[in-house]
Amino acid sequence: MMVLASKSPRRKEILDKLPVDYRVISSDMDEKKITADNPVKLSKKLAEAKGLKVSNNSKEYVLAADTVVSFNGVTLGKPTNSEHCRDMLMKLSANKHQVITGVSLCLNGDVVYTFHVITWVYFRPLSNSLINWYISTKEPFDKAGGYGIQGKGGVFVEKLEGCFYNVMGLPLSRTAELLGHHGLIDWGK
Ligand SMILES: Cc1cn([C@H]2C[C@H](O)[C@@H](COP(=O)(O)OP(=O)(O)OP(=O)(O)O)O2)c(=O)[nH]c1=O
Repeated sequence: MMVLASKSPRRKEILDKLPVDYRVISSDMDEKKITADNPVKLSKKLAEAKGLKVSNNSKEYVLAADTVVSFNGVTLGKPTNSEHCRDMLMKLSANKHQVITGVSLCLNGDVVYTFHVITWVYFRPLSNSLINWYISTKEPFDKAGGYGIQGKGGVFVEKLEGCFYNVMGLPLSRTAELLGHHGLIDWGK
């Protein structure tokens, strides 16, 4: 059996699309302790740290991921309050940004493989009333960049280039490829 090291309900929902036998153990890591000089490195370092933390106490393969939003090379994490969220959404308004998810597979306290996937997301111009309404739904607060493309935040998105599931927290096809390579997926005959 494999372990998904994540408290994110979205990652579980995405992994449930694959024929993989797994259970969930949250890594509960303090993400602020980890830094990197660019968003791609940060997403991979965080994914590895989450995976290793759980893998140190497990004999099974451990899958972990981290999603960051990068706007003009600056990392946007989860908004801490309404003002922070408003600032983020105003930056993203009428602009394009990258959503980067780092994914790491660990075994016996070592990293087996880590990769990242980038999706470009293009936002429509957002009015103040739209942003206020969105903040009032409370949807943004546990999400990188302050929005959820799979939820009401989908209203912001004009188009995207790349994997939709990557924006939601786990790039489905690349993850399937990785797990298949390590014999963790059973597609049947
Ligand atoms: C941009 C965007 C992010 N997100 C979410 C995915 C991630 O769950 C979250 C980014 O935070 P993460 O730190 O990647 O993950 P997490 O804290 O939710 O879960 P864990 O560390 O236990 O695995 O933002 C969306 O759900 N939709 C979106 O459109």
